[in-house]
Amino acid sequence: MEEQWASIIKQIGEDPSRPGLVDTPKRAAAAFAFLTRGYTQSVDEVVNDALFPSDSSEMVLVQNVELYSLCEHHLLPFIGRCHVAYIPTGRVLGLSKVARLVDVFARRLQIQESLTTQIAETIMDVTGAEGVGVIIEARHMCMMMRGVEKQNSVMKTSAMLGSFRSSQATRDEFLQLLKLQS
Ligand SMILES: Nc1nc2c(ncn2[C@@H]2O[C@H](COP(=O)(O)OP(=O)(O)OP(=O)(O)O)[C@@H](O)[C@H]2O)c(=O)[nH]1
Ligand SMILES: [Zn+2]
Repeated sequence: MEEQWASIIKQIGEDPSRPGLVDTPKRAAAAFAFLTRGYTQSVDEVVNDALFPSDSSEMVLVQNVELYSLCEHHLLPFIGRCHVAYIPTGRVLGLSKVARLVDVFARRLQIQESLTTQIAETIMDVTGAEGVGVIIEARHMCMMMRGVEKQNSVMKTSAMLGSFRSSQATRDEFLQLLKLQS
């Protein structure tokens, strides 16, 4: 990847051998590897068996999980927050693991809709929940720094599975909890 970054730097009309840029291909390669490290992670490793028995069958909401991803069309960041809710059936997931699972999928090349669905399906699989709801609100640099150059639009996407899809009351409870904490 370092060679490719050096070549890109050259192609934009810069001199990759000037002092300020000498180490840039190496840094950029390391940064890009970090931003896409989700490809090297597996769900099982990340969850690390942090599932705990619980007789709670009430909604669990983890709100405002920061999210940094890369849009698969322009390789530019989209940045925002993710809200994850589920209704457990006998076991709950370690709190930090919810945020870690968001990152497993955010740290890949994504469109926001697929990212939202992948997070919801994974939480459902891992917990065996009765239902899962995921909402992502994000700003896309490809719409802000270039292209249409709109600074204030926010994309909101949701994925509702199980009881979050079938029950209006469950969806309403989710939206109500979100309002309480924001
Ligand atoms: N649905 C969706 N679209 C996205 C996402 N990220 C970027 N895009 C859009 O992907 C589209 C790519 O459109 P193209 O016409 O192929 O590319 P482009 O000429 O660079 O488009 P502009 O951004 O309009 O300049 C654009 O409309 C982007 O806004 C995303 O997460 N979800
Ligand atoms: Zn884009």
